Amino acid sequence: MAETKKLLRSLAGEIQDVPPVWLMRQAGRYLPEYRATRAEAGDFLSLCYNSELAAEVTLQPIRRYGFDAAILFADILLLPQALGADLWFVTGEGPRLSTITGPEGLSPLKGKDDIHEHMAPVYETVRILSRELPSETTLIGFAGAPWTVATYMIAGQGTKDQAPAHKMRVEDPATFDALMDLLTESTIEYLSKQVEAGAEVVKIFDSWAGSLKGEAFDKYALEPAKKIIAELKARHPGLPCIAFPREAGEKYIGFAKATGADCVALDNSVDAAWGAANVQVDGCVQGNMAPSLMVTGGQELIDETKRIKDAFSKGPHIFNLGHGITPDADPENVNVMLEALRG
Ligand SMILES: Cc1c2[nH]c(c1CCC(=O)O)Cc1[nH]c(c(CCC(=O)O)c1C)Cc1[nH]c(c(CCC(=O)O)c1C)Cc1[nH]c(c(C)c1CCC(=O)O)C2
Repeated sequence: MAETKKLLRSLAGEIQDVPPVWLMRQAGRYLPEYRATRAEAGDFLSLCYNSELAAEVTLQPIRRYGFDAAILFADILLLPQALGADLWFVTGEGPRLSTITGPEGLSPLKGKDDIHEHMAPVYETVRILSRELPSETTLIGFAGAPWTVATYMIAGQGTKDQAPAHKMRVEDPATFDALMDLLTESTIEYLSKQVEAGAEVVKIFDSWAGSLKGEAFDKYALEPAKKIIAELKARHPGLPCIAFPREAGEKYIGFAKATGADCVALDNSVDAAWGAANVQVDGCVQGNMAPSLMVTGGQELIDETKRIKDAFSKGPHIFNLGHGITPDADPENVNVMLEALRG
């Protein structure tokens, strides 16, 4: 069947004069209505597990801007929590988790099939959204990639250079590989349930892929993505998958072909013209404007929107930022971008 939704058409390889558009973190603190709903929920995690309110914040940017896609409101760190890790957020600092330092850290964790009761509110959010989204809007489900999630579980928090995870993969590969396998398998189960609940596309966020080099990148970023995508497509034929190996640099080349992804999301450390020549040759790409332009705005925002649209105009493209929109972004700048893009 020919796709009718604009985002699905690009994912199927269609070149469109005006590309579909959505923004990573489009439901977030830059929007006053998000801040109000988050206050109602109490805190960020309570919002993630409150299906009605999580669906509400997912819908807010769709109402305000008419984006072509909505992304489920949740977090990549809900999976470790479903597996039995402690998780909390420290205001102004970020996430904290119980820390895995050796083999004994794995024993309290649950199995891949034991996550669904914990994740039930997330699946319910997906079901509400698939009922309530406008018929032209595509619903994207997501999960963190095993490597990125593992970096948080091993360090117990975000790190600049992911050193604790690198240390474990080098010094204790048995423990590290067991954790990676558990995360790969449970990510398949988690995403599969999102699809059953109504997600039409899935995206895998590997925010720290760029710190893996050479063979380590292939083993811990490329291989898990390939495995997850192959299994999801076996269970859900035709399911479009977006991979985001952030800051992969040269390793973006060939990533879609090697993993089976229908689209690769590019961060803004690579130039759009380079991405068109090296990555878009294999299919759809998403990206890749700098998030800071949503803070600074002005003529530069208009020029950059048009330059990126133009650079990717010869192939399938989904317009987005190279990373999430930040809390200090001006909501009016999103309208400026949309006007420059859609004309
Ligand atoms: C590393 C990572 C996390 N979460 C995520 C990643 C990978 C992508 C990336 O690099 O941004 C992914 C994520 N986080 C969130 C989503 C929902 C979908 C979307 O809007 O794109 C997605 C896809 C919501 C969120 N996740 C978070 C927020 C901000 C929460 C708030 O304070 O309201 C949102 C909207 C919190 C979060 N969650 C995490 C961090 C490091 C933080 C930042 C802490 C902070 O900003 O105070 C873990």
